[in-house]
Amino acid sequence: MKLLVTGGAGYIGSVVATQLVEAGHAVTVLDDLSTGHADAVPAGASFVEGSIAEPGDLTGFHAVLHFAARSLVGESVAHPGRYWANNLGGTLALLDAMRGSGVGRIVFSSTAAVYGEPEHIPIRETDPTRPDNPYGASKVAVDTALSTFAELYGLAAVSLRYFNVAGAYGAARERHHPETHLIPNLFKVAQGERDSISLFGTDYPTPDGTCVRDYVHVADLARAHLLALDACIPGRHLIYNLGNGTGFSNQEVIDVCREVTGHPIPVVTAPRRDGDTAVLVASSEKIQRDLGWKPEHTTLRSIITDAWTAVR
Ligand SMILES: NC(=O)c1ccc[n+]([C@@H]2O[C@H](COP(=O)([O-])OP(=O)(O)OC[C@H]3O[C@@H](n4cnc5c(N)ncnc54)[C@H](O)[C@@H]3O)[C@@H](O)[C@H]2O)c1
Ligand SMILES: O=c1ccn([C@@H]2O[C@H](COP(=O)(O)OP(=O)(O)O[C@H]3O[C@H](CO)[C@H](O)[C@H](O)[C@H]3O)[C@@H](O)[C@H]2O)c(=O)[nH]1
Repeated sequence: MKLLVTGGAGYIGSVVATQLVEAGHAVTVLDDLSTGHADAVPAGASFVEGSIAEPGDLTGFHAVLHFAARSLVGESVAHPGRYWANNLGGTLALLDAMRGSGVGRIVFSSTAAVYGEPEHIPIRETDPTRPDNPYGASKVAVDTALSTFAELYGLAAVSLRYFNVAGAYGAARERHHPETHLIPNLFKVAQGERDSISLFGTDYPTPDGTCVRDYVHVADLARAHLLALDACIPGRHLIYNLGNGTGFSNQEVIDVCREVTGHPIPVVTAPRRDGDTAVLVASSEKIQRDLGWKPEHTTLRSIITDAWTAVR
């Protein structure tokens, strides 16, 4: 297929673009390089530097895989307008261009942040969406728009709600500036770029007092996009959670990073970070049942080892 990958110069988009090229698809990456890197676009894909807000004529593409977004929770609270303009406004421009060019299929990067504080664990797709920050709200708004476009215009849409994405695929790795995620920040200490890591909150109602997250390996996550592409049904908007189904505490992540890197990684206990939820763990039963997806890298050690190998 001829595929457009928005945000394909970013962490997750570049891994999916790589797998799509490997599967024999003709891939074009559209990215404005606001947080991405031109050298992350895989060899074998074409690159167009530009914004989803002005996607141009998309005639000839069979489908769009849409990763382009701003995705920092803290920034979204400080500058909500950026999130509405880029994540919602940009996506609406992209959907209009798709419609005008006869492109009827989209796979969209949604997030666990759409759920807000969960009522129960594991979180299912049928649970209420009550985002507690503008980033999550912008993703809920896009999910709503996709449902409407499916119903009114026959769009075939799949939203994948990622939990905590980690790991690397070959050399394709996480490179955010600033970096807010836990694992890459732990590596910065191990590489001597920082003296210590701040551990945000040790008084959560969890077994060791630190937050619990569901880490999914980026290679497994990427594979789900290829399955989703084939599962698209005109007139339907399908929604799937993507996680391992197992929670690991921040303290466990720190311990495994110490083992894998061989560095003591000093920790400084810090207050809770605004907007953090104690426990986020996905039920991925639906995508396992409907699309036959199954994560292969389920241990924290394998996820962290792959990420560490790629940054060294
Ligand atoms: N990393 C995670 O754990 C995680 C979790 C849940 C959801 N997501 C979602 O997955 C997607 C990819 O996340 P990531 O971690 O790879 O982020 P990233 O910042 O590495 O990648 C996003 C890419 O989109 C590009 N971009 C942003 N706005 C654009 C625009 N208007 N036009 C064109 N390109 C634009 C950026 O330059 C960047 O290359 C995002 O939609 C994010 O919300 C990520
Ligand atoms: O230096 C750090 C960085 C993070 N943490 C903690 O580590 C845990 C994980 O934090 P990350 O920033 O790595 O990931 P989040 O769970 O906050 O974010 C993920 O889940 C969000 C939904 O809540 C969004 O979907 C987001 O894109 C996705 O990366 C949190 O308890 C956080 O407080 C620290 O203690 N110190």
